Amino acid sequence: MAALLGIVSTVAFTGQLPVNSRSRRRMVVKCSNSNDRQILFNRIAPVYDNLNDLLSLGQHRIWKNMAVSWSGAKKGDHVLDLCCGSGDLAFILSEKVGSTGKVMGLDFSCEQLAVASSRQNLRARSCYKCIEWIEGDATDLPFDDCKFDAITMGYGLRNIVDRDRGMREIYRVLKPGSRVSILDFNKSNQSVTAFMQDWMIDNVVVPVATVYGLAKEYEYLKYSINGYLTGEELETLALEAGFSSARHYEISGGFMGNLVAVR
Ligand SMILES: C/C(=C\Cc1cc(O)c2ccccc2c1O)CCC[C@H](C)CCC[C@H](C)CCCC(C)C
Ligand SMILES: C[S@@+](CC[C@H](N)C(=O)[O-])C[C@H]1O[C@@H](n2cnc3c(N)ncnc32)[C@H](O)[C@@H]1O
Repeated sequence: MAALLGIVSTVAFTGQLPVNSRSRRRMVVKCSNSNDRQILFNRIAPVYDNLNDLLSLGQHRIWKNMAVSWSGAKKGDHVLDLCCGSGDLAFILSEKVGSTGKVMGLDFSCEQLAVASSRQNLRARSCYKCIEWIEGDATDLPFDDCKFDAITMGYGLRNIVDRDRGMREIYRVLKPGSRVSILDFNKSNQSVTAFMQDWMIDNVVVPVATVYGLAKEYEYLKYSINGYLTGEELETLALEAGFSSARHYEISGGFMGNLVAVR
């Protein structure tokens, strides 16, 4: 269905059938440093939410709700959404903790935070007022030790250059016994799943992004997934950062995965 959608939308927009992006000579944006990634996420901020809805057929909202549930966030908690982007998980967290709780959304993309703040202003429920947006770096958090009752990170860890440091910062600011829930693409050990994920990105995601002039930004997606950690490696990363337990759950047929670690 997603592939058909991409083909139809590509033909509709470009008049051409999608081709494997490997067949066209194109410089792949590797975004090897944080500044490149800041620029990338600032650039895609205006269309990020709409493309996520279109390209995942709205499924990403289900995955994000699962990630927040796995965090254990509850009424009255003080929680953090790291790499919050346009705020999807922060809004879900605020519904969990309610107006007596507190949500902080941190990101280093000012454009993503601007979208998050605009979305917050359009929402009337009192729980959304408890969200504070902070421009900062996930590898150098401006928070005291043992501050948060739960932390979420949706599609962020894969984009952090120094992941070890990022995981250690999460450990530092979490209260003992509390959880972090980290949602991202799954770097599958199953060759069929990995092939299908690559195929979808090459033949649906990038062609649709091309319509918006963002081909290189979305080609980075495939590069970043290929350079990500497997579920087992993510569990090891968490344990080496000091977490007492860590489990990685594959979801959506192995396309996505969620790491849950307890301090
Ligand atoms: C919410 C999602 C991705 C967020 C995201 C993360 C990144 O690191 C990016 C980097 C560069 C550009 C964009 C992003 C980005 O949007 C996941 C859903 C949106 C995806 C773009 C769609 C991926 C499609 C899957 C490969 C197949 C989905 C199958 C589904 C069962 C329909
Ligand atoms: C794919 S978006 C995810 C946004 C949101 N969590 C979601 O699930 O839709 C990744 C976000 O991570 C942010 N990011 C990447 N590296 C970061 C870092 N070192 N510190 C803070 N934010 C970072 C980017 O600016 C971007 O907004």
